[in-house]
Amino acid sequence: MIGRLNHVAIAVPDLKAAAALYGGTLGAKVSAPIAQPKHGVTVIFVELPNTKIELLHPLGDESPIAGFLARNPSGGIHHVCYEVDDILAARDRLKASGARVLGDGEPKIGAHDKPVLFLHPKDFLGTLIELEQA
Ligand SMILES: CC[C@H](C(=O)O)C(=O)SCCNC(=O)CCNC(=O)[C@H](O)C(C)(C)COP(=O)(O)OP(=O)(O)OC[C@H]1O[C@@H](n2cnc3c(N)ncnc32)[C@H](O)[C@@H]1OP(=O)(O)O
Ligand SMILES: [Co+2]
Repeated sequence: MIGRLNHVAIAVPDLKAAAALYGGTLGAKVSAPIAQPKHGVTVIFVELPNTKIELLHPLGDESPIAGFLARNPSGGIHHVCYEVDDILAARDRLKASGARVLGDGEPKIGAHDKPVLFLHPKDFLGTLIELEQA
């Protein structure tokens, strides 16, 4: 069911400093900051030959990553995103297996203008999983 690794997301306390680290020290191609108010984050994409890194910083008072950063003030890997061919079929199969789909269970449009869903980290080895429709 899961396919390509679409991205690994890192929650960061300082987006500008994180972009300088990836774009300068690590010599990667980084995007400008992109506000994603519907997701409560500002994102910078780091383009790699085989996948992407998403640098995330909270946006607004209701950011879903604020708690994570409070627990991990230096930042940390926040989630991994796998591609699926059919996100609704994947959702239904996962729900039938007892996995918790976060939110109202309906896919939302993510940062790559594709439908995305999130699965509870406690059901997947302490790892927050995002599924993105390929
Ligand atoms: C712009 C879109 C972009 C894209 O398209 O790629 C994005 O990726 S947007 C990314 C931001 N959006 C989300 O993350 C949505 C899904 N996330 C959530 O709904 C919350 O973050 C949630 C429910 C996973 C965690 O919420 P909260 O931090 O408030 O903590 P809880 O007390 O509810 O956590 C319960 C339990 O889970 C542990 N936890 C929390 N976050 C993570 C994590 N990222 N990785 C691993 N574990 C996590 C937390 O420590 C609690 O554990 P416990 O042992 O019970 O203390
Ligand atoms: Co993501």
